[in-house]
This record gives sequence, structure tokens and C-alpha cells, in this order.
Amino acid sequence: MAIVLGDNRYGKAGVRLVRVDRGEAWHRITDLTVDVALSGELTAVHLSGDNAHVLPTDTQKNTVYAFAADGVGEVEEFGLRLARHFVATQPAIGRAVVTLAEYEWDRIEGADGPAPHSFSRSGRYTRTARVVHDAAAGTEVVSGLRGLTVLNTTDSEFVGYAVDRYTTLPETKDRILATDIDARWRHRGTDGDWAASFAAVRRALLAAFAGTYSRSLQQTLYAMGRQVLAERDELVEVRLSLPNRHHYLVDLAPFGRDNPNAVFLAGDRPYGLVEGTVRRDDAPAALVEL
Ligand SMILES: O=c1[nH]c(=O)c2[nH]c(=O)[nH]c2[nH]1
Repeated sequence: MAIVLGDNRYGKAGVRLVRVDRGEAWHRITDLTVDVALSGELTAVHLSGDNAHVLPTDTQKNTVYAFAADGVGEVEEFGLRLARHFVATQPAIGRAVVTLAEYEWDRIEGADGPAPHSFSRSGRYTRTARVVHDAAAGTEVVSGLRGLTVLNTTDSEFVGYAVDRYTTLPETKDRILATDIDARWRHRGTDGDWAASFAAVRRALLAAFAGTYSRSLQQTLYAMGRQVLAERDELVEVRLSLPNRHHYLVDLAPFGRDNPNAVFLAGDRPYGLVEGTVRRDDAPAALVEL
């Protein structure tokens, strides 16, 4: 029996970057967290401590800030620039994975209208991207969002499920359906209008959530993924991770009050977790699973 080094990668995680674009009067901010992960000919560093192939993670962090000096643009674009740079300039590095999260800021509405240089952090959702650039296998861009919390007050039921001796859940024909959307979608190519694509996918996810009469969160998941692919030719695959944010009808009978689907306890934990991928059947193989 031999002991060998398996899959490995290394890089700087959690690089926090805020870029200010200063127009004459109006400022704009871009707020990102960037993770870089490199892999390639890295056996020697692990086995004998030879660092010749190791571009320090500190240098990777510096590169993120240096590249931001030329502007950030869309997260996908920034990720592509960085990933290509590491592979092109480091002969030992065959693959770079750059993962980005962008936090949204809203302009503050001042007494005299929109404030030119004041912002409040929006908690609505986080936009994400992951770029894989591999010297041999090519380039792959995955966009996404997480933390987009949505709720339907009706048009959701859950009946007819499998029952065993541990089942206590009552069937319901009318319940609240709520979730925090965590979605990633893989692009066919490596160029395009990233901003327009993102906005359209977000709209499609929301429209499908709102417009689907739901017999389960699983069915809603598929409807959401399907709508995104039906509307967006540039995409080949959608992955959704949907926590079921249970809302429990409170029993008000002890207080002599009925509760016609009005008062709920918003559960925290445990929560159902429904995850799935919806893809075109001719989608090219992914470099890295969604
Ligand atoms: O939409 C649902 N899917 C489930 O699998 C499930 N399980 C459960 O207890 N409630 C629900 N709701």
C-alpha cells in the first residue's frame, strides 16, 4: 500500500475589496469578497516542502487589489481577468478558480433627492460568480445569487406524501411557502452581457416562484429552473438550493380564537432543504460541479 497526495488546491480566501468610482458628482461603489484557488504541479511543495511553484497567497491577494485599480466591472468579468492571469503567468498552475460575492448597496435618498456619495447596504441578496479557467479544459462561468428571501401566502399545498409510523405532519391544501433562494447557473460561453443576464435570471426565478401553484417545494424548484432555461439561451444548467422556511399555524383554540390561516409561527430550525439541478439534456460537461 502506498500513501499518495490526492486532489489539492490553494489560494487566498475572503479578499474583501471595495472600489469607489468617483464621478464629478456621483460616486459608485462595488463591494466584493473574492476567493482565489490555484492548482497544478504542486506535488513538490506538499511532499518535500519545495516552494518553487507556489505563488504566495499574499501575492494573489495583492493581484486582486491591483487589478481593481483598472476597474472591476461585472463580477464575471473580474473573475475571468483574474483566473486567466494566474494560469497565463504561472507555468506550474494549470487551473484557477475565482469565486466572487458582490454585496449590493442602495443610494440613500436624502432630503434633497438621491445622495451623491451616501449608501445603505441592501440586505436583499448577494450576487455571486465562479470562474474556472483551466489551461487544458477551457473556461467556465457560473453566475448566481443567494439570500433572496421569498414567500407565497397561498397557492401552496402538501398532501399525498408517504406515511409511516413516525408521520405526524397533517396534510395541508393551503400553506405559506417561503424560502431563501440560493441559485447558480452555468453559462454556455465566456462572454455576453453579464448584467442583463443576471437581471433576467433573477426576474425569471421570482416570476416562476410567484406564478407556480405548488404541490411541493420540489415542484417549485423544477419550475424555477425550467423557466430560467426556457428564457435564457446563454445558460445550460441551473442549480437551486432551497431551504423550506416552515410557517406553522398557531393553535389559538386555548384562547377561544379560531385561526383561519392568519397567525403563524415562523420556524427557524430545523428546516427542510430541497436541492436540485435543472439542465439542458445536451449541456456540455461541467469543469466543476455546480
Ligand atoms: O414542499 C415540501 N416538500 C417536502 O419534502 C416536505 N416535507 C415536509 O415535511 N414538508 C414538505 N414540504
